[in-house]
Amino acid sequence: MINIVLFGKPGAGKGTQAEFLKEKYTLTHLSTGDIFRFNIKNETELGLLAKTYMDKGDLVPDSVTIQMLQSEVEKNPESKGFLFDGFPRTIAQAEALDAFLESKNDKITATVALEADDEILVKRLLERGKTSGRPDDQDEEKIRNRYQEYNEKTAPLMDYYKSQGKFYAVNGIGTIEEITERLSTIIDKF
Ligand SMILES: Nc1ncnc2c1ncn2[C@@H]1O[C@H](COP(=O)(O)OP(=O)(O)O)[C@@H](O)[C@H]1O
Repeated sequence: MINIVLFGKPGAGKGTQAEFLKEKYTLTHLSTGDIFRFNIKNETELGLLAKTYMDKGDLVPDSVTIQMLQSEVEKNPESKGFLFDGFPRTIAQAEALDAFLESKNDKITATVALEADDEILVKRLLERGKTSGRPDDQDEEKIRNRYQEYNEKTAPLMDYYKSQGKFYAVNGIGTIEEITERLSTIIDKF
C-alpha cells in the first residue's frame, strides 16, 4: 500500500497531476476541495458549513475536515493506497492523519510538493476563475487570502514531513507530462 500526500500552494496543479497519478499507481484520489464542492453543489449540511469558509478563502475548521476525510477513507476499504490532495493543510490535520493511519496499521509513504512562484499561481487562478465558476478563484483578494492561509497554516507541514524523512519537492513549472514524470520518478522509489 502506498499513501501519497500531494502538496502545493493553491493553483500549483495538484488536481491535474492527481488525475494522472491515480491511474498510473491505482490510487484512490481524495481531494478535500472536490469533496467540499460536491457537498456545496448538493446543498448538504457539510456543504453549507464549508461554503461560509471557502467563499472567503479561509480554511474549513480542522474538526470538520478531519472527520470528513476519515469517513472518505473508510468508504474505500479495498483501496490499494490513497492519493491525498489538499489534505492535510494544517499540523493538526497531519497529526490526525498519522494517528488515523496508524490505527489501521498503515502510514504515509511520501509527501510530494509541486513548487511554483506565487505570482505565476495567482495569474493561473484568475484564469481558472473565468471558466471554473469557483467563487474563490474570481477575486484577487480571496486568492491572496488563500496564500496567507497557506503560508501561516500549511507551509509548516513541510518541516513536519521533513522531520519524518518523507518530504520531496519537484519543480511545478513545465508541461503537464513533464511534471507527471518528475513526480513519478519520486513515487517509483517506493
Ligand atoms: N484540508 C483542508 N482543510 C481546510 N479547508 C480545506 C481543506 N481542503 C480544502 N479546503 C477548503 O476548500 C478550498 C478549496 O480547496 P482546493 O480545491 O484544494 O483548492 P486550492 O488548492 O486550489 O486552493 C480551500 O480554500 C479551503 O477553504
